Amino acid sequence: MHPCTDQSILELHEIISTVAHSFTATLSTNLLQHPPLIDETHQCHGSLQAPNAVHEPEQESFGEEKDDSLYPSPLRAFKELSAHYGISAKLVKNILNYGYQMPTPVQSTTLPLLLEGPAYRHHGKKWHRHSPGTGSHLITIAPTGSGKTLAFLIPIFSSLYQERYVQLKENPSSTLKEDGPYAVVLAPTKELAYQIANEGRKLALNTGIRISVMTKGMRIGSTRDGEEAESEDNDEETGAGKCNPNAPVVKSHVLVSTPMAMLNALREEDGSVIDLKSTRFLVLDEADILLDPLFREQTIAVCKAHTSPSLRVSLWSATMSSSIQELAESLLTPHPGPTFRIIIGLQDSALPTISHKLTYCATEQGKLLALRQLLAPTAPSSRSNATQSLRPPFLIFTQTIARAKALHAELRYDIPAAAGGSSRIAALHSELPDRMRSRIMADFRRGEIWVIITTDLMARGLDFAGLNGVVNYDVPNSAATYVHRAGRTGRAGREGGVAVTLFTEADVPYVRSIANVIRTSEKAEGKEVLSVPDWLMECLPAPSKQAKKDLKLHGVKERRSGKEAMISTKSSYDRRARVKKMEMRGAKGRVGKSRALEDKDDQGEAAD
Ligand SMILES: Nc1ncnc2c1ncn2[C@@H]1O[C@H](COP(=O)(O)OP(=O)(O)OP(=O)(O)O)[C@@H](O)[C@H]1O
Repeated sequence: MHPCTDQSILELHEIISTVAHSFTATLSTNLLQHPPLIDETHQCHGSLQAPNAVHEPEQESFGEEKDDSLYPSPLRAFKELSAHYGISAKLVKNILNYGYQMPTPVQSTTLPLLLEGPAYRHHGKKWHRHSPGTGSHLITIAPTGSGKTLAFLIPIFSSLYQERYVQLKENPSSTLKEDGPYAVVLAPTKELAYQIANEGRKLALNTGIRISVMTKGMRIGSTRDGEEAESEDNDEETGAGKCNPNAPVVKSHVLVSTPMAMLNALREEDGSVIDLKSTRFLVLDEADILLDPLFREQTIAVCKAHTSPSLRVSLWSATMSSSIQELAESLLTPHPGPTFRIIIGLQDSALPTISHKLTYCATEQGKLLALRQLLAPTAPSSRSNATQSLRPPFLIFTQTIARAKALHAELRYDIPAAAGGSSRIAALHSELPDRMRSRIMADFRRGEIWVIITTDLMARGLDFAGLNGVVNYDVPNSAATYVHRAGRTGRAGREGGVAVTLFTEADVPYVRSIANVIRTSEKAEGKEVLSVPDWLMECLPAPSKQAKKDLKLHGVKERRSGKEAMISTKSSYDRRARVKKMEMRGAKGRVGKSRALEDKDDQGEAAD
């Protein structure tokens, strides 16, 4: 990594203190309720630097008189967007319609850079004035729920809107160029892609800008002729269809996609990947997972397909290891323009504003008992700090799909019929058909489903405003995964969220790194009583490098597959009898489609 210069550190502190000051001076009602978000800024240990520049502070001289600061001033209020950056009143109105008057720290810091660009850039040992708006690339690491989505969407919409304005001035009957997308946003899951597109639609209101989610079978722009794809207005509706040359062409200005869907759309029949010359903005949301081996090949292929010299790339996440940052920088090398790295708050740390609980359960059976206690509506609420029930809605994370299904089968009837029974609890994983995934997400957002049992599919980016808690039924496979899973609660500085991690004897070697991220963030927050006490830290062994790697790749060994990886309090005799009964009911045609799917889960369980 490139060293942080005194200059950049000074500048950063200046920015941070100005931002913090403006926050305390004129807090919006929304942020007033969430002071921790501000504290994170106060305690920002960060760097704002151009990693591509060779910093030699003593020898530096300025190409011009330096009468300005190195970086643009932070944004203090969304209203400034119009006056300082020429953002259209329509767009500012749409932003204000969200109900936020004040930008969050990540928005405050990154928006000026993305909208205006750095005031100066380093070139050949000299600082040169940078023409405003010239492309800079960004690597941003900021806590979960800190408003990164709006931070990357606003510059895209502003630039698009300005381009449209210029075009309309030249030719009043012209429409925006539709020879391919103007912006592409990559996200690791369909659920997150829909969420981003929905946020974008709120910004796009009355602007004529179109934003779509890339789904199976869609093709891009006018690279080939074809029927235009329907623009999607639905929340989490998914299209399904095979990719073929006659498939509908999506002509939206902003495309949101998983790397695989994008790559499929860019692939010609002969296997080659078409160039996207139209794209000016490429955003990698949850960039560290997109560059993880799981998605790396597809993500890099999509990045390489973007060949415009004016392309501006930005990468965003709450966690990013130094090796991923290096990979990100190498990905940016072919694109002209400086790269900035912005870190808000403590890097890779869990939210200190939520309550973190590590609960030792000894065995798998113990975990099930502990979970049932959390679910029990009669137990005292976790909010009163006594043990132990968790107020819905909440998420339960398991290590594998098979375990999510099995846990669902186990808990399905635990919610009393009077409270809605089995309809209140669902399993969501990638084996479900798209439509069912969308339906579960929509029902959860509407409050009809209270508990979702899921895998790490839902660990990243998803924003449920009222989520009260997260249960790690199975320990996460890395500290970063813990940060993201726990970060589904306590969004936008909201307090009262709970993250419970149940662990058994088999998990003991893996709990220390989770305990560390919790303690570090709480210490930085100045908490006197830490969620993980010293005595527990002393009991937790430090895992070897190999054990950590193994855990990250495959999860805890005992839960990967096979009989011992299953979750149940029922004997196999009971389970088989139950499956038989279900089958008989199915034969009588009394079970609907969703019940049939549940039965399939049971069969899987019985087969194991
Ligand atoms: N300026 C603001 N003031 C108050 N709330 C905001 C502001 N900007 C965004 N939010 C809200 O904060 C919540 C979290 O935002 P967002 O989903 O963008 O977080 P994120 O940083 O991308 O989190 P993650 O790392 O988990 O993906 C959302 O509900 C969003 O509407």
